[in-house]
Amino acid sequence: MFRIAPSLLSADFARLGDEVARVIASGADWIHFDVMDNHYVPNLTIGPLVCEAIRPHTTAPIDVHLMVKPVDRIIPDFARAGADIITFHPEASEHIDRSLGLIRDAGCQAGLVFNPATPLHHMDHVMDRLDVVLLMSVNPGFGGQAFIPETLDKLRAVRARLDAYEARSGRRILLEIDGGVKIDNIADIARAGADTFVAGSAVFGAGRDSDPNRYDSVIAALRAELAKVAA
Ligand SMILES: O=C(CO)[C@H](O)[C@H](O)COP(=O)(O)O
Repeated sequence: MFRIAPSLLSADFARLGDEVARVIASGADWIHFDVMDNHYVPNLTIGPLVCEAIRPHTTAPIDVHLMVKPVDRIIPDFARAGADIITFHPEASEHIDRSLGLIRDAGCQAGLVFNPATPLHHMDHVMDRLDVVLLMSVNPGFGGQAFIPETLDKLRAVRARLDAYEARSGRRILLEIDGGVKIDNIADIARAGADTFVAGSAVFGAGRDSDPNRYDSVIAALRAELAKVAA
């Protein structure tokens, strides 16, 4: 099963509640919520207050991607604000195991995020605490960047680790990809092992150009490409 998670980074911030409702009504599965602190990454976006404000506009999972340092003190705020999934970057946490535990203790699913050049060994001793691995296919900080092709090899490497873990434990960890996902590359990304696809500019940019109220056609096009892989 594939999931499509539009990134709010490319949505219209002046009407976020409507954007959330419309993109889910148009067939998306999750809302991807990018949190940037102008410290860990060179951009500044949205926090728990905005998460809380959009929560009543959808029952779909809100997938909070923390690009902040430090991470621990903001985790309970996002859990209270209605986040379902919270992921963070290992470089931004002093104690990865503790941060994962904080997320799970708050009742959310937990995940680690790997930048294009971040080594994968950070997941080695915490697999039992992971619900999702998020692999960045751009350097974090901005929407609309081009997919880094080398990420496909890294994706295959993560897929192999997660499959081996599932064979050992019977637990499935989701593999999410984020950055430069478009209609013309999503099938190749799925073939390399991703099951969950963050798409910001592809969904909100193209959707807004064709129809300000609906995102059906772009989400249908992404699903049609994924159907070729599933078949
Ligand atoms: O985390 C992110 C950037 O740090 C964004 O989620 C990501 O870049 C999605 O945007 P796009 O699909 O336009 O590349």
